[in-house]
Amino acid sequence: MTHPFLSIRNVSKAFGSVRAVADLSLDIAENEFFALLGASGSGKTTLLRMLAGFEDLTDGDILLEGTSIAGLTPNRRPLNLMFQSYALFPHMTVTQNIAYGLEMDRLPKAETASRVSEILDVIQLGHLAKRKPDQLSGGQRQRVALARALVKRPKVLLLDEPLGALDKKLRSEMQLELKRLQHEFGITFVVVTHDQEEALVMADRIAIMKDGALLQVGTPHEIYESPGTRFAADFIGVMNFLPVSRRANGFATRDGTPVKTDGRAAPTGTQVVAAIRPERLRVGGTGDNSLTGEITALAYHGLDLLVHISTALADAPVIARMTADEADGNAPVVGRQITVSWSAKDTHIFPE
Ligand SMILES: Nc1ncnc2c1ncn2[C@@H]1O[C@H](COP(=O)(O)OP(=O)(O)OP(=O)(O)O)[C@@H](O)[C@H]1O
Repeated sequence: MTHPFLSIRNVSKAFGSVRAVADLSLDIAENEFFALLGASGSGKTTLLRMLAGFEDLTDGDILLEGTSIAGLTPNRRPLNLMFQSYALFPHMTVTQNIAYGLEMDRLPKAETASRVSEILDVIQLGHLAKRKPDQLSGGQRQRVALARALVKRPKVLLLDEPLGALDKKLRSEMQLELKRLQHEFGITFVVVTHDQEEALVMADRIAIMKDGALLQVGTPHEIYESPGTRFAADFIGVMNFLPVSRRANGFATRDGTPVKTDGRAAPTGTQVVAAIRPERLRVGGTGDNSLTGEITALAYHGLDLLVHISTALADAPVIARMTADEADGNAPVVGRQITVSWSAKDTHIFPE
């Protein structure tokens, strides 16, 4: 019988009366880049710490390749946790920092030296091997911390907000770097992040956590294109919500215009919302659904332009995303009227 690689089974964690993780089950495959995504307090770090062995389980079990690891101390687990703060030793050089864990494991000196030099190559920091952490940039320190975790060749690397301390540009570079390293080493990564964009870029699969439970698990594409709940739809990317009411044969906006939807089973209730991504709105009224409103703001993002449209159909502005070409062709101006349309298949219905 084949076992899931890493299996989290009905795991709960209570801190007094707070249920940080509540009866959570999840299987993670070997070599998977898995992201735990959720708002602050949703239980991500607690779950990661239970995987690493820094937190006991109140209930449930964790199995690696079919064997329970729940009773093992952190250093006996073939999982390695990389802390948010990196926790490099300030008085040690890059080489010494990376070698430290192997020396603690009493690996032969020659093996330690060859493993350290190999990993310095991979993270491209060989030229800085003799520097101390305070002589490195934030991104370089981050690489050293990664190297220190990877050099021990854990079966699973657990990363808690690994890029949290980096600025935006470095962050997006390191997202790709992390993916490269994961691929190169063939190690399973479980990454905690509250940054949905980061999870979409890096992960093979994402689990959205809320109140200690899993709301949805899927590939970035599945989660973005087919969010299972209004919360997930709102949490990942930008989403427009139009209040709609149920009619005998479909749905209608506040002004009574019929709304054509993707046809998936709609929630019960007379008042629901239609959700549409900004990039699915096109200028002009030729789609299955359309709306007209006044442009209230333009937010330029380089690659695209977000056009805020005030309409009687929703309390919040509807946001349409234009590519540079569309923006050039349409020259949107604040204060002008605009009509946008979208297709039925891009219209998801959620409970209000
Ligand atoms: N040691 C602790 N004692 C008591 N309550 C705790 C402890 N650790 C976490 N909690 C509580 O458990 C819940 C989940 O916390 P956790 O740190 O796992 O969330 P998180 O999703 O990682 O949040 P963040 O993104 O802010 O780190 C929160 O309500 C938190 O206050």
